[in-house]
Amino acid sequence: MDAVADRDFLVEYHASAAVAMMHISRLAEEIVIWSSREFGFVALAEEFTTGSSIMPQKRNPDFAEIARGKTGRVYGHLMGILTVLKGLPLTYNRDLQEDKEGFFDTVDTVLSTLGVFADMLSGMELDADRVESLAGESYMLATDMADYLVGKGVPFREAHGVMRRLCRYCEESGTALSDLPLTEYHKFSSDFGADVFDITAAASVAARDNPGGTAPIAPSVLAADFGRLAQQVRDADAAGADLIHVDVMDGRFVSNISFGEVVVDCIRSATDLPLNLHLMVHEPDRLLPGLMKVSSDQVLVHAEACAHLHRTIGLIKENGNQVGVAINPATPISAVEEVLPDLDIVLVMTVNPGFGGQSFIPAALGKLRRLYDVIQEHGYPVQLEVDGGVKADATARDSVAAGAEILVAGTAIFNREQSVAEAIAALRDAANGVAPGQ
Ligand SMILES: O=C(CO)[C@H](O)[C@H](O)COP(=O)(O)O
Repeated sequence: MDAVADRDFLVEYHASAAVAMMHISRLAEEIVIWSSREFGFVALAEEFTTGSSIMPQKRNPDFAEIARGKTGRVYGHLMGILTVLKGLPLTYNRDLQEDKEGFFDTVDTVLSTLGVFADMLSGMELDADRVESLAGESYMLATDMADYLVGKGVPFREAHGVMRRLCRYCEESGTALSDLPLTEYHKFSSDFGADVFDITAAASVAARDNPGGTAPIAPSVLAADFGRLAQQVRDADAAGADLIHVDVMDGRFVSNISFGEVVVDCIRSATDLPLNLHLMVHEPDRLLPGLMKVSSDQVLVHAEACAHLHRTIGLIKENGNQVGVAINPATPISAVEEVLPDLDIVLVMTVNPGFGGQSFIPAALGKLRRLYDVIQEHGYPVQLEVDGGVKADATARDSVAAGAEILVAGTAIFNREQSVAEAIAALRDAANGVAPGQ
């Protein structure tokens, strides 16, 4: 008796539909604001706007407004079914005929709204220049500047106070934070350095890299301007890089010679970020003592370059460093399987090592995926890294989808077309929302 009178499934459907419409309505509200003349952040395709009956110049975001309005109707049906049920005895009564109309209307409303919304969003154009120009204005970057001071050892409470006084000073003198010279910053804290001007809207976005967000980005200095190496490393650090990838090449394991211990020391002193030291050298054991100066650095050797891989891994671990093994595109995953329990990282080369600026080898993705499955199956705490030809496009997305957790990129980050901060932000954006192993 109770079973035929139960309508919990309908209440749950109505509740889920109401939650979905609540989110649609909030997004609709943003679109109404963003598309207004005053904001001008987005432009809707003509077929999703209508003219005003009295003001010919106006394009109203009617579809967004109607979607917002239809939310009330879906909420109404949820209240309707709850009210029909509330006084009923524990068996079927004729009142339950009233369960249909609201349900069918909710299904039609939600499905049609979602369909229209999807089309409207795909045709919506973002005015990136306007959004970017406004993003750096006002005091948007004050919190980033407080975080910057924290990075220099200032307690947050104090950093917050410094920024509050600085912003008030700017307000009273009618100056933007970005227009203040360093001497003015020093009046508020001697911890400000010239690198405070590296704090930009793009760097702020790139710095918000949370667990569950995009994969760690490791800019490869192989593509940096070596004449300004330390500055380029600092740029990458300020732009929110997670690691600095350093390719040491010996002219033997690979035909190219990049740099050795002296240059690694210079990179080391330009940043506090961990170095992701990729040793493309034959029998690396002899070089390890000179390179492993800081135990927070990660040291990666090539499986193909070590006669006694297990021993080399042991040497790195003894020093307290995280250890990784790299494999070339033609090397099978069996080359690392026996040592997986000892590793922190496996680097899957997506180009043949030796030179930057080569094209990504798509076939490496299958190997990446197989390694990911083995690692998951055994529950090893090993991170997968990809290196070579990774760009802010399908190469980054597909790598993350196949299981990569660290993205190395050289020419995609150090190039003439973009600033380092813009390039890192674009790379994060490309891989955003893709979960490893999807
Ligand atoms: O290690 C490499 C070459 O041996 C990599 O390819 C390099 O670190 C990344 O460069 P790019 O992103 O330009 O391919």
